[in-house]
Amino acid sequence: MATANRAPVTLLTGFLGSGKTTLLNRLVRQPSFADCVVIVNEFGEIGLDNLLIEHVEESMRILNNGCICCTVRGDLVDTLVDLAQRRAQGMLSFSRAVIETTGLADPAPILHSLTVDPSLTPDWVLESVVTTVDAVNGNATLSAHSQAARQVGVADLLVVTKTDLTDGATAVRLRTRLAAINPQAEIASPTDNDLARRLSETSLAAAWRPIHGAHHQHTHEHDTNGLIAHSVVFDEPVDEAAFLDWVDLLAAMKGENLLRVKGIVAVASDPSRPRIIQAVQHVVHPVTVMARWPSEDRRTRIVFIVQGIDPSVIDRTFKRYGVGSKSSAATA
Ligand SMILES: Nc1nc2c(ncn2[C@@H]2O[C@H](COP(=O)(O)OP(=O)(O)OP(=O)(O)O)[C@@H](O)[C@H]2O)c(=O)[nH]1
Repeated sequence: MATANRAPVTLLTGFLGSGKTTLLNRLVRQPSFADCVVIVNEFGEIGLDNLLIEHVEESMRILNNGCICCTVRGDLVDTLVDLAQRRAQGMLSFSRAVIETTGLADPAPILHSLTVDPSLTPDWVLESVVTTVDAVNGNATLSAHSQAARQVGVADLLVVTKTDLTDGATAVRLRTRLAAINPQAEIASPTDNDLARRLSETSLAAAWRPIHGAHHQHTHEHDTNGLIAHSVVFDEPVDEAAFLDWVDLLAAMKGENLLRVKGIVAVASDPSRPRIIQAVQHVVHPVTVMARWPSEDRRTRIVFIVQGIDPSVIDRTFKRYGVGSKSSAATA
């Protein structure tokens, strides 16, 4: 088996909205990750992450046909095989890969494929597993979602995000909990200057080995218990103020049920510059304005990942709050 030219793979995981894409955008700006290929998996009918990752399109692969650890695992293997072939034929040049999982993925089966699948091991080598943990929601999320704890458990590096939005004591409590779940992992901050270097030097796969065996009987026991991805499209631009009031209200009233909201929004007052809206449980993050639409599709597209509520409840509120009329909705 030729090992010299194997491309290192970083697996980037972390619960819904914990800051994976933000960290990825930071990483790909670092010299050691500049020529990486990025593979993104999303949960929901509408893929938005590819629009939010600042990376050259030809070095990006999107898997949005389900969750990477279950239905998409074959697609992931096929994608990696295809990338390796293109690289060998000189059609594509990259020195490493980053795989961003969905916030709900169990990373263990992906790690299993990466380390034992004979169609991958000649060309790829697992380098590190990085898990983002949101300092605001992390403690509650770890208690409520077993998947979040598994993501922490397999990490080589834990990156605690959003410490700027919480008090020091909460962050310290979270770090103590993380160290108890996974004492081998390093704990870092997304703003650490040497993060990219540490990532490419972190020693690998040691942390996840203990659960590797257990994972042969991957049961697909996803946290999909009542967890629904609901995607909504509006053809017409919306009123920005009404829209933002509505997101605030929804997060305030239904934050516990609203695990994630992510959307690209056309606003009537400035239709050529889409807004990116993001909410994670009760936290509504500041809106960002994109300089232009990232593709031909200029419709508002929003993905809600909810638990414990009927997504039609959300649909009913659009009209009531004067946001506009949706043109379609799909639930997965
Ligand atoms: N204040 C603050 N906001 C952050 C930080 N990291 C991420 N965010 C914000 O949190 C929101 C979600 O971040 P993403 O990077 O999209 O999270 P994600 O894990 O990729 O989300 P999913 O792919 O939907 O699971 C965005 O609005 C980010 O700008 C941080 O360290 N501080």
